[in-house]
Amino acid sequence: MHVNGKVALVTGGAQGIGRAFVQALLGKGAKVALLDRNSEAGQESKAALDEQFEAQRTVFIQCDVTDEEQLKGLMPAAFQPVYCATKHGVIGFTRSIALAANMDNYGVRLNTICPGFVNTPILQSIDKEENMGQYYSYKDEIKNMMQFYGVMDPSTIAEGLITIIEDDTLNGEVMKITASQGIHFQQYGQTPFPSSKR
Ligand SMILES: NC(=O)C1=CN([C@@H]2O[C@H](COP(=O)(O)OP(=O)(O)OC[C@H]3O[C@@H](n4cnc5c(N)ncnc54)[C@H](O)[C@@H]3O)[C@@H](O)[C@H]2O)C=CC1
Ligand SMILES: CCCCCC(=O)/C=C/C=C\C/C=C\C/C=C\CCCC(=O)O
Repeated sequence: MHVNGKVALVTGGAQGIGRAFVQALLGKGAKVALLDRNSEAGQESKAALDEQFEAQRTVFIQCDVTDEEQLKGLMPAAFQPVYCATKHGVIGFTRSIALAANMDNYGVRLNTICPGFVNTPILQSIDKEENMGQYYSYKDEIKNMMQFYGVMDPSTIAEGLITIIEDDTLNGEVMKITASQGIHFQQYGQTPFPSSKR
């Protein structure tokens, strides 16, 4: 399905990978609603995007997407989304993939993207104990891994997202994106539903 003229909703769209998704979707002609709890980053992103794309093609909505109450009635009618680019954390990986089989009957596809390290603001959190918690002691190992495996540009992950959106046959897929192998699909032998494409 082509993105041009459609409306997409991107959670965590103010910065990092989400921000790259927004940029790619706008580049393909979509309108985009950015949802993010960080008001300052969201407003900055919207302002920067408005210099590149028509201002009416984006809307920034400040909210915590894990809070159902905050989501109710948020979306202006002109921005009821067709695509939703998000992370699977809220409902969980296994359930997300299992749900894809059922949702296909309603014209909804559900795929997941698993990237290696990506150059976004989150990487700055490695040096902050308050962000890393129990994993703080592994910070040097994580840095070594980043050096070993490489760190990708967010636009590479956005390319994967566009592939998933534009190829209607992809459903229930696990797209891995690594610096060494680029965009590729993880094969699982025992998924409980038939995959339409590998
Ligand atoms: N950067 C990396 O190397 C990788 C990141 N990931 C995952 O991808 C996702 C995005 O990562 P990055 O762009 O790097 O992170 P980031 O921290 O740079 O950006 C995340 C954005 O999501 C927003 N956000 C977080 N929780 C929210 C909530 N409950 N409601 C609304 N907005 C919320 C933040 O305000 C921020 O603008 C994260 O789940 C991360 O764990 C996965 C693989 C690698
Ligand atoms: C802990 C700070 C970094 C936080 C990044 C994040 O939020 C989530 C990252 C999740 C996955 C990336 C981590 C590890 C990737 C490890 C290896 C990639 C393998 C690449 C390859 O070429 O095989």
